[in-house]
Amino acid sequence: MLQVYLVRHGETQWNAERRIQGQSDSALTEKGERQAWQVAERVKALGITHVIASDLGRTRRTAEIIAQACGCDVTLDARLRELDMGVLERRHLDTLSEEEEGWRRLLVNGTPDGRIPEGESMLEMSNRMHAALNACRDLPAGSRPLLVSHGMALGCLVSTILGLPAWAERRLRLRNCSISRVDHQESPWLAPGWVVETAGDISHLDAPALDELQR
Ligand SMILES: O=C(O)[C@H](O)COP(=O)(O)O
Repeated sequence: MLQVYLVRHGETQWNAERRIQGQSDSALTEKGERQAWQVAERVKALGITHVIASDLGRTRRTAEIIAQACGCDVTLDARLRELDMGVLERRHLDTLSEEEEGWRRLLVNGTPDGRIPEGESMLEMSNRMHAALNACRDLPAGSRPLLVSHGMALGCLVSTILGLPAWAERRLRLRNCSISRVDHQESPWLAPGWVVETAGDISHLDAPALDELQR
């Protein structure tokens, strides 16, 4: 059975400052680096064969730390990027106008095809995340990949595997350096295909971790 580990990158400067990143980028904080090492310690004995990461800096750095512990190279896949937040990228959460905050809520309040102007919809992001996950099925038999991606992207992927529409209200919190696992299996007791084994595990972290809402 194919098991795929899903890790959100470590805390970044802009996570800590409550600035929207989307497909823009900021460096890991010292805490974020430590979180990545704690993930590496947790997964290094799991037989990870591939570390595949969003090509943004924060995920690449997190993946490098994990891959070094697992004895793997890092493969980049732009399909694993965070949601494109359009005109609100780089903006501080506390400076948004009512209208701008309304755009952001469209992404998390169940609005089909909701998007920030010049940004991506949750369905568009979900389609590319599922394509990246399904590409793991083409890896050699016995592979055990670990994907490094982002809060909205992984939350949407796991929620859609559970059967929710990509634009469903947001009910899954994936904190920095949380570990989730999804399995592709055929069992008489579970739906065929992908199932969620773990979601948002942070028991390997030694300090509270943020999520992008930081609330
Ligand atoms: O801040 C954002 O744009 C996201 O909602 C969180 O993104 P991240 O998981 O890449 O920090």
